[in-house]
Amino acid sequence: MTDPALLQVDGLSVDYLTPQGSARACSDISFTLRRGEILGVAGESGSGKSTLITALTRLQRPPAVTSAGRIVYHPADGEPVDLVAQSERALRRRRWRQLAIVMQSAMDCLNPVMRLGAQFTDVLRTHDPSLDRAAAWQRAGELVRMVGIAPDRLPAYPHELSGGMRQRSLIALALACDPDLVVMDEPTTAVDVVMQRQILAQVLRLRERFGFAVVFVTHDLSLLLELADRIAIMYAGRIVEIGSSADLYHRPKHPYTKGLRDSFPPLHAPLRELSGIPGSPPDLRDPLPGCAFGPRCPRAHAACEQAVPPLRTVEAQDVACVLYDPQNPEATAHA
Ligand SMILES: Nc1ncnc2c1ncn2[C@@H]1O[C@H](COP(=O)(O)OP(=O)(O)OP(=O)(O)O)[C@@H](O)[C@H]1O
Repeated sequence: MTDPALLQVDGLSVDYLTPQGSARACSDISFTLRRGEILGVAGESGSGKSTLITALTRLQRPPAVTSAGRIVYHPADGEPVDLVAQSERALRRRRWRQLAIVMQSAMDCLNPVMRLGAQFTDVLRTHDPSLDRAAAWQRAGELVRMVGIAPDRLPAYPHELSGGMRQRSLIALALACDPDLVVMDEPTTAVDVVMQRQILAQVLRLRERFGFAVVFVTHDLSLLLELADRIAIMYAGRIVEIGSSADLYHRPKHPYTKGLRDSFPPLHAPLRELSGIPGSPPDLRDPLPGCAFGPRCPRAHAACEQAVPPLRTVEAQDVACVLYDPQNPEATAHA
């Protein structure tokens, strides 16, 4: 049976309004995240991944504005709510408790002048005022132990911990109030590759235990392929393909997904030549009338310049490419 929907994102657009013009960094994004699902978001730098992640938790700040769409959150114990329509006060009550965030740099998120344990007890007691100090400290110990940190490190200040420990503390902090959703923006860029895998393996184990869903951004497609249930590929602010990790790796449909996959070393097969994607992404302030990938696409033809292709379901994934438009004479079933 398919798990129930946790988040339904429908037609979400986010613009950066700057004196130099407006740039649509997320454009008409729609997808459903299921309870307990791990969704990875991949794409080149500037494709809108971080903008999407911050918009999902409604943490974006000016000059970013959500200009269209809905983010319908289905709490386990209540009516669905559209997060876009919620007040900042209502959102604040949901953060940590229902929606938690792990950002790129743990140092930016942890308070440098507060002991680690106090940061946990603060979050725990804000959301459960009945918890006394000793019980909150005890719970903080359990949380850090879950991510492989000895509770006797709780009195330490963030600068007294290693980068990996800080990052793992942040993950434990995100899980402190047993949230439904954890969004992670490059949660492991600050640590080495071995530590990256350890941290993410830990997240997976904790997901098995607590059942939270994860939306997770990284540049590292191979990491996503290993960890995510499904992957959304973004290009110039749009999702161009979304499907299971296995389908995206073995049967990518969009020429951009193929290019991205071939830019990374294979997971388990012998090394092959990496091809990369020639050219660079477009300027989001001046979008093309047709497919944004057209100018770099090896399969581009006249139909690509006419309109932005919508996401269509093709076999097991959704893909936005005219090669899968049955009305297009150039379309091939298996492009
Ligand atoms: N503060 C800002 N002001 C104006 N435009 C911005 C701002 N932040 C981002 N943008 C625009 O939004 C686009 C998407 O940025 P975003 O950071 O979401 O991409 P990303 O895919 O997360 O990139 P990266 O992988 O480099 O973090 C950028 O190309 C840029 O044009």
